[in-house]
Amino acid sequence: MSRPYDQPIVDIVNYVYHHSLNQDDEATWKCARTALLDAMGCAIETAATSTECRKLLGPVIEGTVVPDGFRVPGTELQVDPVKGAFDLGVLIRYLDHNDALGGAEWGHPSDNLGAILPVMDWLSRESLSGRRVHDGPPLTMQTLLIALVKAYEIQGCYQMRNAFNAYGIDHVVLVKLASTAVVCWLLGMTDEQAMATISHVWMDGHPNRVYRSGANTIPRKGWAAGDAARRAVQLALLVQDGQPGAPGALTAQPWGFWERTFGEAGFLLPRPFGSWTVQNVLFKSMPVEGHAISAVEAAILQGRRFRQRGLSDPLKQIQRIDLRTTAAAFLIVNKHGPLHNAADRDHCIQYVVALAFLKGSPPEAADYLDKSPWANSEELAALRERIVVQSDPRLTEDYLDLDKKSIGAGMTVHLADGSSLPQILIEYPVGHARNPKTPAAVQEKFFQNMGLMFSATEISRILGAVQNPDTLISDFIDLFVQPPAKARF
Ligand SMILES: C[C@H](C(=O)O)[C@@](O)(CC(=O)O)C(=O)O
Repeated sequence: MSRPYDQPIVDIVNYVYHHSLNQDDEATWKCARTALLDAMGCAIETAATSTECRKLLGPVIEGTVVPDGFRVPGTELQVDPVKGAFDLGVLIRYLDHNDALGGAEWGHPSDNLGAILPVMDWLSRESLSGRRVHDGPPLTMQTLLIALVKAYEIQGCYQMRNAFNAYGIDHVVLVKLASTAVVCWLLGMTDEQAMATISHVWMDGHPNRVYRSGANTIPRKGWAAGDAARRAVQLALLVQDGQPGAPGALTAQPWGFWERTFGEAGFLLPRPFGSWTVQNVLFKSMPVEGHAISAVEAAILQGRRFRQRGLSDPLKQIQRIDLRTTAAAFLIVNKHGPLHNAADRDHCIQYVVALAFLKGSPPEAADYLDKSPWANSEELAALRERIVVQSDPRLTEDYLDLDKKSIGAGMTVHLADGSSLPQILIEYPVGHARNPKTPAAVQEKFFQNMGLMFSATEISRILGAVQNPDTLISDFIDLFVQPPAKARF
């Protein structure tokens, strides 16, 4: 190596290439298998229910045949690994139902599977057909779980203290970073090549998060992670084919990434890379923006209390709803004015709270669609206007505290007769690692999602494959292949 790469680049490569995860740490592997199954369930849910998303899938030129290509779960499609990363990333992420993690930055660690699985599946098929001699790690379930834990960890550690959003950069930059690192390893690239590829990540243009916020929230927020996964695979393949990297991509003056963003101090990491993130993700029990889930739980409970009091007309009987929440929720999903599309609705805390209060149960993906009765309900629109959202310093502190990592919201309903339904505070919603109801809820979600396309026997085959460390990834992916499903909506 002629010039040394910037230290954060070296650290990531050392972790991915030379840090051994403890094979006996069953807690980590159990979480990794759960995360994998949850993400695959989300992909199947999207494939089975979202006609809007299915339009984004498949080869650029219809009918293209890719020998040994990645077989896109929940479909009959077979595509190259770059488009495959986009397609799987989109399927996992589109309905905002996949796992999430908050910090100074936030995001969805399972987005990385969008890159990991297509690359492993394609490599596995190419090796089997003899088209390629693979000299990376074995293309098995065990390797997949290692790649998953490491990608989660890179993304998670970076998220904790580095607010990319403060520079307008979308959090999928971390999907690009983490996916790139593990994909290089999976491809059997050298350390030096992996560093070169990561330097390309920092030199890359990064999407501006405007598509997730305010009146500009559009479906791109559902494909941005797929785009990042795609780019990770593409950059790795470019470097594998001989492209060099730029060792000072972060620190160079005046054009390095830090000079334009975080400054000389660079990135802050809360702890050395290990296997913390995979054990601390928030599994989404409902397709709701992560920071709004506690508020939805509180709304369901308050709605129940409201009805138990014999009240039935929210517009006549509710004067105001006060909602305290984290600064992140306030920044991301506090929204007034017209809502233009499904993405816009699932990123509006007032919409999901009013919906849950009126409906008495959690939002479902169909409740966000333009044609949903809720999207057109005057009652919901009027109740939404009565919800006053405030950023709460203590909830924000606890959200950023790595020993607490709560994701809280408190809701008080002020009634027209001057009385109130006292605050309900939810700090650890179902899906949070600390909530005892989480394992059962994640399991139920998986069976529900998979049941949209697969029989009980097929589902138990998938569960068996995940338990076996030697399962070949192409055999695993074959278990998810389906002809086009009849779209539900
Ligand atoms: C991480 C978030 C989520 O839980 O859904 C987020 O809403 C964050 C954001 O918009 O920045 C997301 O859509 O990725």
